[in-house]
Amino acid sequence: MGIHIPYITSKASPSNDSDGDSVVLSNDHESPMKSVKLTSETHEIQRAPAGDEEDRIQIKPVNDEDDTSVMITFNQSISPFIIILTFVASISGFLFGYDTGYISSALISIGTDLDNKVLTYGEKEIITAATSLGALITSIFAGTAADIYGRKRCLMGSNLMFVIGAVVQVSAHTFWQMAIGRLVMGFGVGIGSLISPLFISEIAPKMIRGRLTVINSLWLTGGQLVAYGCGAGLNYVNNGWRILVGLSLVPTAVQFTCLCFLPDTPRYYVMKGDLKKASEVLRRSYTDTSEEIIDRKVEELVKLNHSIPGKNVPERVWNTIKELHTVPSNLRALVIGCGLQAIQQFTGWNSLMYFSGTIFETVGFKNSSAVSIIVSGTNFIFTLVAFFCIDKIGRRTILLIGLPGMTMALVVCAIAFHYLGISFDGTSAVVASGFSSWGIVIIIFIIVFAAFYALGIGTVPWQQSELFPQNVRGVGTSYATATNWAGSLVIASTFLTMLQNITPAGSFAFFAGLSCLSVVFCYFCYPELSGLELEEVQTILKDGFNIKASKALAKKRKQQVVRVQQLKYEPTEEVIEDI
Ligand SMILES: O[C@H]1[C@H](O)[C@@H](O)[C@H](O)[C@@H](O)[C@H]1O
Repeated sequence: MGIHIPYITSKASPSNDSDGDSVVLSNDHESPMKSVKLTSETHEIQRAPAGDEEDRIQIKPVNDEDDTSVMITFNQSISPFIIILTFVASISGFLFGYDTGYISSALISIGTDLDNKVLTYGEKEIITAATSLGALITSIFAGTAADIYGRKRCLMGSNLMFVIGAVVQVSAHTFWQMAIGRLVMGFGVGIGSLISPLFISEIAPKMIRGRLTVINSLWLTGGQLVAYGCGAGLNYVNNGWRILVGLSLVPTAVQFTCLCFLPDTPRYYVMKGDLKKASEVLRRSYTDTSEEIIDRKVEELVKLNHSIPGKNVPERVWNTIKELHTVPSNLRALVIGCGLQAIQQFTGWNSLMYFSGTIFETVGFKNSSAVSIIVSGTNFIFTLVAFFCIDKIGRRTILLIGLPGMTMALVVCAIAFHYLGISFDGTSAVVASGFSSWGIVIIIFIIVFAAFYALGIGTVPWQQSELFPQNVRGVGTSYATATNWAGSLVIASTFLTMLQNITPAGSFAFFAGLSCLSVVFCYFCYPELSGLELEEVQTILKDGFNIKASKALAKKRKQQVVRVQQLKYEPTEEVIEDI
């Protein structure tokens, strides 16, 4: 059985030229282990010898953490153990979706159950926003906590928050108790939203890491769909919203129980110096792999662990923050990571997630929760489409299809709301013309909006970890996740007020404007990263956003993957390609 590791060289500055890149693929046909030795000798980008190749950077066939994982995964399918770990970690994605999703119908069915009066728009906003606020707070610290206490323990801690939050809400008879319960639940959501993709990315074989991360998004949007479905079913049940909240305890309990029997990630064990445990997890994950390769992987993780400077945790965190802001490629990664998360929130999707029940009621639909199911169902289905497209078509392309589509749908909604004519009297909305065909136009284009959203900006920002090199990944993704929750908080706490003050037409026009600006941001700042090694991402971001070069490189990498697959079982001397 031959395992072939391609040695790839490419231009130092990808912006220099997009067609002249020469790429060298060589397959070691004597011994796969020889390849391992060669790759592990250096982890860094190296200058090639002077002369013709002066301006080349040798990019190792692997990224900063995975040279052996290329070996390990090359000829191997995903193991059941990795599937179980991914499944259990993504329950956090489900809880994220369920807990942010049920509030839309709960707000309708809560009626006068809290303080014996109908909730005002302001109170509805506080109840909704409390979860985003809680999530914002914990997402800031979750990256660091995961390094100190472990990913698994953080996830278990989030389970505890989910339980406390749910119990406080289920027993709530006052507005404030409900808001506090939502806040505590938010603590759990914030931790889970960061740790789950991080956990998956650390245990996933490199070759399918992107897709496994989208699985978390699938669970997330699936969780929202289930919440809407249950919400619709419990709409007319007395205290139905309490059952809706209580149901969230089921997945929490499942995740907690499973985590009791599962290990943490190999990277975490290496950080804690427990190399035996790290090898054990790797061995269970890569069942066909030799002891020697497992040892190399552990060795490599140890090296990476030492690459974070600092004698103690606070010093290491501080140095990481410094490095995140002072290294130009890291700073660009931060701009992209936070920028995409901000766009995801400020283009208004969650105003629909949180308040679609209220919006559809406003335009005259009786069973508004049922309509909301169609919207979140569209979100789920198009996340599935993104799952298949994200590597094939590319992240940048799906973003540049999704965002203009969203802009168009938002403009149509703004026009339709304008002609529908809505006024507000403090706790409810009055439609001037009664239910009309404009109401149908609004529903249709909200569904179109959902489809374009899920295809691109709903999914791509959660690929954030690929933007950052390993030593700043935790803090970088914490910043990006916190941006997500800050945006979610702003939307949740202002949307209904916005509807009242600048009208629904104005609110949708505002989102359309932001969506249009986002197209410009992505067009100029978001390079194509599909199929690129993490080292290459750093190279791309080194002296600019290098869009043109990134597209050329991504295309080339795709062709190489096909080529290497063709060569898999036919050892060759050396393949030199000029694409
Ligand atoms: O990616 C997710 C997804 O798009 C959800 O539908 C949305 O509610 C979240 O805020 C977002 O982060």
